[in-house]
Amino acid sequence: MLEGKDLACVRGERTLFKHLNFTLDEGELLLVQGANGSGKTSLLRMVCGLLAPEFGDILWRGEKISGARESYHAEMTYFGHAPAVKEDLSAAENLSFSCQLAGIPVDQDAVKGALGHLGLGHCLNLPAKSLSQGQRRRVALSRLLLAKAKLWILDEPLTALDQAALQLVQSLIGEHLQAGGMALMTTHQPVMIQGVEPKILQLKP
Ligand SMILES: Nc1ncnc2c1ncn2[C@@H]1O[C@H](COP(=O)(O)OP(=O)(O)OP(=O)(O)O)[C@@H](O)[C@H]1O
Repeated sequence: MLEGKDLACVRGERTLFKHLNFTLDEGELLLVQGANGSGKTSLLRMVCGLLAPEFGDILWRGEKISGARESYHAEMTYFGHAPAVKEDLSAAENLSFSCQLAGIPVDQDAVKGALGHLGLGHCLNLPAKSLSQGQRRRVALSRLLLAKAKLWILDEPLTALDQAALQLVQSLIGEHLQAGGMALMTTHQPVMIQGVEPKILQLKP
């Protein structure tokens, strides 16, 4: 359903990768692995349509993503390496705002429910600047609960999370896959999701 065909990526003077192929189907998790600087974030940005491949194509449901942007973007959500959380907005305002930006209709009960699920029920109205790094990442991750997207593209979603949040996020991914979703993800940490055998895409330095 999502397919990368013979992809090449050049940043500055360097070719980060070439002849890269992958497929991702419903219920599957694809882990993109590689050393720092090997091009994992660049690949994810490419899959989101934020960076054009030097060569090759990315296909969604058999169509090039460059030619089907609207329908593709309606079905995917991207959690970036440094999730944008606005310092002066509260946790609840941040989630409402990021949903609005992504065109996801939400009401305040859904926002409270999602933040509560991520263990932030006690700090809904605190400004993000007063939250810890891990709590800020939880705020950003809570959008996954409301996005209703088929394809999750997650750049290091496990960074800065404590043990409880690590398990929670992995179980969210597991539930998403069980419901027929798909996930493409980078992480430098071991991933353990019950009943899921991830596919691995290894980028060479
Ligand atoms: N806009 C840019 N212009 C030039 N080079 C860039 C640009 N963005 C990234 N790079 C370079 O591309 C290389 C790959 O970066 P990328 O962020 O994709 O790596 P990564 O595998 O995700 O690394 P990490 O594990 O450290 O997050 C790096 O050497 C980086 O400096």
